[in-house]
This record gives sequence, structure tokens and C-alpha cells, in this order.
Amino acid sequence: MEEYLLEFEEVYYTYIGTKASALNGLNLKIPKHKKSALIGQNGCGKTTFFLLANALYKPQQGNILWQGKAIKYDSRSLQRLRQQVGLVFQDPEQQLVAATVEEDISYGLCNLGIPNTEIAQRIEAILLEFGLTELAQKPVHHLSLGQKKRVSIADVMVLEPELILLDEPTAYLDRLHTRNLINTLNKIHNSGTTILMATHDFDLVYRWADWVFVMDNGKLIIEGTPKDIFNQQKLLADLQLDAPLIHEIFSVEVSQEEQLFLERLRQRILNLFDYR
Ligand SMILES: Nc1ncnc2c1ncn2[C@@H]1O[C@H](COP(=O)(O)OP(=O)(O)OP(=O)(O)O)[C@@H](O)[C@H]1O
Repeated sequence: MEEYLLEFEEVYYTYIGTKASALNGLNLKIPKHKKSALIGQNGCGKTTFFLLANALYKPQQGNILWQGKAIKYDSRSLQRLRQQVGLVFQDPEQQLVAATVEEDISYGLCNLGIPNTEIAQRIEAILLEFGLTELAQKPVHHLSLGQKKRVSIADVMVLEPELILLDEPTAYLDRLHTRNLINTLNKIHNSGTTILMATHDFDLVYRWADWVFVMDNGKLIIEGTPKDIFNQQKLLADLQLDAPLIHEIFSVEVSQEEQLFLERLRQRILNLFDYR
């Protein structure tokens, strides 16, 4: 039976001073151990969903469950929840708090009461993983946007949460760092971490995700495997979302014989991207 880490049940959220709800009776369950992607048009509620998932905001209606139990909002419960649910913001400026890269990465660890030797080991490993070793002593405000983004992701990963929520993690990253990030995500996924990323990069979704959620207007519209989702051409067109090019190329009508050949070719192309 499928296990879920975080469950939203009929969740509503409206920002103060606005009329329309950002979340409109959202039902969404994050499956444990999967690599999931959340897609949808600008403004459909992805970031709002993350802010509630990390308990930065409270729903006005509906329930949010973590491992089957309703989230509690007292400060001790919140501290525990935020160790287990790591959120990487879309805008790295919202995440970075300390003066230098190394201080920023150690910030969350110091608050967890972890022994200093372990803190030092974890920081060294994560700096290396994210290609930040050379930048360790650099002031955070001197970094490029892509470097800031990498630090903000490292900040969360170093805490080793059970669930990582990433809001547009590849925004501002070049091809090399996108590839490195995906490799790192795959590594932590292989060690048991559940991952959900919101992204507008549907090629990445197609190649990387096990499971896809499609939101519109603050609701979940459909969920499924990337192949199933991107086969829903009419629905995607109605939502003004395009299928990834690779999916379009491989979904042409062909004979059974050609189908086998095409599937082999598809796998070879996917392997070329080294994303899975
Ligand atoms: N602080 C805020 N105050 C008022 N309205 C907000 C606020 N933040 C978001 N909204 C509104 O809530 C709705 C959902 O926004 P949200 O940022 O969650 O969407 P999104 O799917 O993450 O969009 P994008 O793909 O552009 O990042 C939008 O209509 C947006 O204008």
C-alpha cells in the first residue's frame, strides 16, 4: 500500500487583502520515497502550497497531516516539523541569513544541537557536493544568483530532512549546475529522502519525476506518471501547459515493430541526459 508523508485535505488559503483563494480545497498527498514534480501555470498556488506544507502559513480551512497526524502549530512541534520537512524557496534571497557561505550552511545545524565535529564534517561534505568549497568564506551578498541558489539548496540538504520541497530549484542554474543538482537529488533520494519539486521545466519533469501533480487555480487537477500526464493533451492544452518536446516526438502513432525501436531510442536519449 502507498504510504504518504504529507497530506492536504480540502485545504483553503486566502491571502489577507485578496478576494480569490490561493488554495481552493486542495487535496494532495505526497507519496513517501518518490521523486514527485508539481506543475501548473504561474499563480496556480504552488508556492502557497509549499508555505503551508512547511507550516509557515496556517490553512483557514481543511487539514494538513504529517505522517498521518494533524500538524500542530506550537513552537516545539513547528521546530520538529521543519527538521523533517525542508523547504528551498524560489528566491534564494529569502533563504540566506548569515554573512558567509559557510556560516549560512552551518546556521540550521547549530540550532539542532549537533556536536561540532559532526557539524564540521557535514559542512565540508555539502560544500564539496555543491561545488562551494572555494566560496566557503565569501560574503553571501557577493555571490551570483546561481551561486546563491546553490547555497540555499545546500542550507536545506545539510539538515538531512525526510521530505525536501524545492520551489523552482533549477531557476538561475546553468546546465552544469542543473545536472549536478539533479545528481545530488538522486543521491539523497536513493538514501531514502522523499522529494517534491515545483518547476516549469517540463523536460526535466519528464526525465526525472516518478510522479507528477498538476495544479490549477489552487486545486489538484490530475496526478500520475509523467507519461500518463503528458498524454493528456486536451487537458494540458486547456490549462495552457505544453507537453515536453521529447514526449511529443515519441508519442507519434507507429506500428508495433516501430514502437519497440522507438522505446529503445527513447531510453537511450533519456540515459544521455543522465538524470535518472
Ligand atoms: N503575499 C501575497 N499576497 C497576496 N496574494 C498573493 C501573495 N502571494 C501569492 N499571492 C497570490 O496567490 C496566488 C497563488 O500564488 P503562488 O505564488 O502560490 O503561485 P505559484 O503557482 O507558485 O506561481 P509561480 O509559478 O509564478 O511561482 C496568486 O494569485 C498570487 O497572486
